[in-house]
Amino acid sequence: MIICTQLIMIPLGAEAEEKQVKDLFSYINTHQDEFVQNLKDWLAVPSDSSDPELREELTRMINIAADRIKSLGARVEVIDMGSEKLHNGQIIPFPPAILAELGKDPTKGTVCFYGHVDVQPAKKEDGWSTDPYTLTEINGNLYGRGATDNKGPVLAWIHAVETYKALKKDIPVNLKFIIEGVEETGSPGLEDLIEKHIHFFSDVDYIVISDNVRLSKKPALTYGTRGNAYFFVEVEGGKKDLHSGTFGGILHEPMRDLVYILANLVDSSGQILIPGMYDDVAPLTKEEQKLYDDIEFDLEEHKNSSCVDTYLYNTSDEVLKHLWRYPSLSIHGIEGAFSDTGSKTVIPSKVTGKFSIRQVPNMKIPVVEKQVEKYIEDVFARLHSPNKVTVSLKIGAVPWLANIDDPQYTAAKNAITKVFDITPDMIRDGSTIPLAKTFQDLTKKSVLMLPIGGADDGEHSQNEKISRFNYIEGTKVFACFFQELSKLHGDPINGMPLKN
Ligand SMILES: C[C@H](N)C(=O)N[C@@H](Cc1c[nH]cn1)C(=O)O
Ligand SMILES: [Zn+2]
Ligand SMILES: [Zn+2]
Repeated sequence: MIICTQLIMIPLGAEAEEKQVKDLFSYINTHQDEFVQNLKDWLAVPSDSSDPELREELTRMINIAADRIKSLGARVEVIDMGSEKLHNGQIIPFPPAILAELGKDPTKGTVCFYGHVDVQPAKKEDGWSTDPYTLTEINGNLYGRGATDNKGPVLAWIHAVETYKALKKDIPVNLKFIIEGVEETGSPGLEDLIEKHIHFFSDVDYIVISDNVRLSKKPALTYGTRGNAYFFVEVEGGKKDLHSGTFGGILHEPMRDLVYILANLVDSSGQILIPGMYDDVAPLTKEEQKLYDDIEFDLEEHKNSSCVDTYLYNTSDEVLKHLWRYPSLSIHGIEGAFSDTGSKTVIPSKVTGKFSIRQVPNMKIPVVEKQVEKYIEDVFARLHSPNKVTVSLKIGAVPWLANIDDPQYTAAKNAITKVFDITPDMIRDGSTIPLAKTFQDLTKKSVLMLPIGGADDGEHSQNEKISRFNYIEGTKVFACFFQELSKLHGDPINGMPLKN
């Protein structure tokens, strides 16, 4: 006699499903202070991937996340990512990356969550009202660096899984995690990791990212992001800084050359001045135009949350297009320039300007790189300067657009409707998830972005936050999403499993 020990997943009936949702929501509500405390513990780790001095903290953060995922009962691999050479020649270790899996039931769908636990730089003196590494709750908002980008959403996903475990309920999907620590610096090394571990994705049905914010108060699903080409332009004069009284007026100052170059990259109307930069931008189709016409977007609310009175464009249509479907050039900073308080009278010997160009479909990074190099060479030639200029591409992240017909988009819509009783907006995002297109191309799986943060969360800015409401309701969305996904893998009529 053959005894079959494999459990067949039988989808819940409507009543049982309703009861399960009630139980899940009730657990999440009653444990919300614990979830906030967990976020507080994570935000206390200054895991800033841009600061070489904080590499140990970043690695510590990865290990904390790995332990947390282990505590779910997952099999966790912490993978060494080697080391990186900095602009100044210093070599420092990359933080490890996490690959984890929980559940291997062939009758269930498998969803892989990707997130990051590194953060952007933050200092109280940058203008934060509270210490950036101490979660501080004010008027229902949880302030701290990484609250929304991306520690809060990563923890919300973990808490959604924990909720099923704590209630001893069957988790309706198999889960995989890929968590990294260098997303904010362009995810270097991660594409190689995915290629090397491509078998990890062989049984994955869906890839989910929750690393962006909504466009307005309304919940949303994101189906596109811009890429980013990040450049350093270094101008080097002599070997040491000089007194501007004893040397000013007799030499070609590197800072003056650099400022001239930077000032010629983009004009005051936002038009990028580099020839050819708009040549490959995908033409606007009627279908795409309709998406802009249909979207609910309050321009005044958007301006209020950014604390900027006047944008370059006056209509919602133009603003959205310039965020989502056109490239933009931003100047970020100058390394080596005097930037402290006070009035030091120095001529810096070497300065490095940093700027980036957000990429849109169908731009190609190697083409952009050549256009930038040629243009800076031409602009610099106008100066007849003996200084040395070097241009280097530091990050080359491509844009991403999803197939929104994949059933996981419907599952996510249903989950949002269950929690908020509203149909989500379908949006794109002007920011970049360097790995989004890589996941899609290498694994050939569907990628979805399911943001839980609000439009006014202030990613990368002072006083970054996530509201307690979004953090907790977002946890519910994830818990419901697992349930909705499971419906794509079970035949509700006779209970037999379906695996696509
Ligand atoms: C959207 C995501 N939370 C994020 O902030 N991504 C960064 C990634 C990046 C791009 N260039 C360098 N880092 C971003 O869009 O700035
Ligand atoms: Zn992020
Ligand atoms: Zn970020």
